[in-house]
Amino acid sequence: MRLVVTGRDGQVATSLLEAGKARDGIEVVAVGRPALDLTQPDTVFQALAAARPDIVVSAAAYTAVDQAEDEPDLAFAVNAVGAGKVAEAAAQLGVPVIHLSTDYVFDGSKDGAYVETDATAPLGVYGASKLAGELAVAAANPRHLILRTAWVYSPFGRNFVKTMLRLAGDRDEIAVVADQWGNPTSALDIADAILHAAAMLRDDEAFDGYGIYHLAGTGETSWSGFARHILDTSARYGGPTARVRDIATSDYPTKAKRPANSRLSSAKFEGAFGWQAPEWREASHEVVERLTAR
Ligand SMILES: NC(=O)C1=CN([C@@H]2O[C@H](COP(=O)(O)OP(=O)(O)OC[C@H]3O[C@@H](n4cnc5c(N)ncnc54)[C@H](OP(=O)(O)O)[C@@H]3O)[C@@H](O)[C@H]2O)C=CC1
Ligand SMILES: Cc1cn([C@H]2C[C@H](O)[C@@H](COP(=O)(O)OP(=O)(O)O[C@H]3O[C@@H](C)C(=O)[C@@H](O)[C@H]3O)O2)c(=O)[nH]c1=O
Ligand SMILES: [Mg+2]
Repeated sequence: MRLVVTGRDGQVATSLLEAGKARDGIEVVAVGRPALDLTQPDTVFQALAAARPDIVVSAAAYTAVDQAEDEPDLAFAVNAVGAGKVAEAAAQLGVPVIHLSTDYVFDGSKDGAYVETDATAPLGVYGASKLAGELAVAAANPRHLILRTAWVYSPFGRNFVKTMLRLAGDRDEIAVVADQWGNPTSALDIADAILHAAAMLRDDEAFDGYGIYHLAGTGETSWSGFARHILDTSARYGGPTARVRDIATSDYPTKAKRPANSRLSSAKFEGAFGWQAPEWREASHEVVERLTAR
């Protein structure tokens, strides 16, 4: 089975490439710019057709949350129109699409963890563009899995874990918001879950579970709780460390508003696919260990 993933250097794409190498019977190929450019819809079908997918994984996206507030047209071109084109190309090629979306489609006003049927209400341009992408994907290809994930980190690309390790390299103390809650999710685990789901789509001819799923790390924390765990773990491996000071969202002004609670319930995914993400502390421990290994 051949998975073709969009966005060659992204966290999820790189993690899928790594996971694919370790699995017999699964080949992962990544296509990115300039061959596949989501702002150039004509390149999308060509690049995907040339890569001969059995399943398309749509992981390329405009992910700069604050910058998106200044570039709404680009964010929508990539995350909405571009994502729709990817799903449409998969449909034309007769294959399913697994599309990644985000917890930032919610406004964070719910008390508990969000389920798939909860009302969406993005607070910013990034979340709104990703929500428009979900609708475009669903409209273009009935054989879609839309996986909403959250707070993604990995040894690759840009993410909160790498930011904390970098800041700890030149500060004794880092102030981090303590009033935004969510589920840190390792891209290594997202890759594992995608390969697991892809194998089910391949093996189960009668699969009828297409639709939206939440897929995030097990357990919850705040950004400051996450930061503290990252830097404690780093210290254990002799990596950079710093004290973490709890602050309020109002003490850390950003262009984009972020949800105070974007916890996702992954129960639907667990039930349908029999796969559960590891606890966030263990999962991030592994990534911090890889990043601090010398
Ligand atoms: N990161 C996170 O915390 C979360 C991410 N998600 C979603 O998961 C998915 C994967 O995220 P992640 O791996 O972290 O993303 P990254 O930001 O690590 O990577 C995004 C990739 O998209 C590519 N890309 C951007 N614009 C274009 C374009 N116009 N044409 C082609 N490729 C483009 C980038 O290419 P280049 O390298 O050339 O810039 C990059 O390879 C995304 O859909 C994201 O919205 C959901 C929840 C949380
Ligand atoms: C760097 C830093 C951030 N923060 C805060 C800002 C913000 O509220 C929170 C996280 O900051 P970041 O900018 O790293 O994260 P952010 O870009 O908001 O991350 C989001 O990315 C997109 C792509 C998603 O889909 C989301 O699931 C989520 O992972 O931490 C601090 O309080 N102190 C700091 O030193
Ligand atoms: Mg292999």
